[in-house]
Amino acid sequence: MDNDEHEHVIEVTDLQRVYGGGFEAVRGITFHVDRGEVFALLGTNGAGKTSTVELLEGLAAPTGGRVRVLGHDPRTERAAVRPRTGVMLQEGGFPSELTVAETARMWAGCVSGARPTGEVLARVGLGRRTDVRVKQLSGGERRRLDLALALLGDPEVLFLDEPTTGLDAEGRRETWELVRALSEGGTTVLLTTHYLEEAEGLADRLAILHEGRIAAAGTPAEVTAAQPSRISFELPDGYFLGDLPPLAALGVCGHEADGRVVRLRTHELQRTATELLLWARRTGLELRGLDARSASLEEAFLTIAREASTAQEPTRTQEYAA
Ligand SMILES: Nc1ncnc2c1ncn2[C@@H]1O[C@H](COP(=O)(O)OP(=O)(O)OP(=O)(O)O)[C@@H](O)[C@H]1O
Repeated sequence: MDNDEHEHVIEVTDLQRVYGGGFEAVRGITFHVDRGEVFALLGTNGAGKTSTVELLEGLAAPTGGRVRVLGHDPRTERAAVRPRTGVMLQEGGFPSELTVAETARMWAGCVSGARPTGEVLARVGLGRRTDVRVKQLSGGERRRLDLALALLGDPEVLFLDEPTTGLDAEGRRETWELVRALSEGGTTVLLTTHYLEEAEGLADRLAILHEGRIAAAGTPAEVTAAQPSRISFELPDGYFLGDLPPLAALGVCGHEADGRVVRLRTHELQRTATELLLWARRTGLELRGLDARSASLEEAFLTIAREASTAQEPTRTQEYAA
């Protein structure tokens, strides 16, 4: 679909950020996020995620390039952008003596058209913790409070910087459901995360940053598509790797054996798995521990981070659009 048919709620063009000492944290990145999309910024530590998000939030001026949020410059036209955006920073930094309800009311006082605080606190699972002082909250509950405050103004655009750090598995799942519901309701979400399964399960599109540049971008499926799938199984006693049909004929592009466990890599998962199972049936074998799976975003991420680290020449900045 032509990009011009979408409304680009966030537009980033050749964005650069150089810190005082001359360090280039963001080195010319370009991407856009459409209305109702969940877009994830991934990256190794120090890749430039927070440096980028701060520019999108208008908290700092870019050294070069351009940012538009809802068609405005988030720094110089702050009054037009800020009431329509919700921001969840990595560290909320709220007065720890106030209760959850007092904190929410205080924050609501700064937001025009704020939602009822009780409703928003319930939405993030803090409905029963309203009288607890912030200093008594667990790390995960503080993240939920941060999220509640970001949602108070019923924002059109939500910036979430590592929203589920510190949350247990249940809390993470609940946050994902909430983000999905917001996105289905038309909220545009840009999130940074270290959890690859979070990006895989939540993001419509994502970009992997490495050393201030976009190393890969697209839908999770597009980013993982270049990586081989894996099949592993245990060879029965008395059988060896050489007893399998020629691996190249099975479409295998790489393999390793660890004792009796064999791991195959293939770009043709269905063909390789079918040929392997037909061979097992012909030979009358049961392949114990058989496991066949497509590449995960984690594998793609690790490969990209490794390749980008060893690349001699920086990749050219491009528009990455699904
Ligand atoms: N105020 C600053 N002055 C100088 N360098 C900075 C400053 N803030 C961040 N940096 C550097 O810029 C780079 C990018 O940092 P940033 O926090 O944007 O990365 P990140 O991708 O969010 O990392 P993390 O995943 O660890 O949070 C890092 O090398 C960091 O040390």
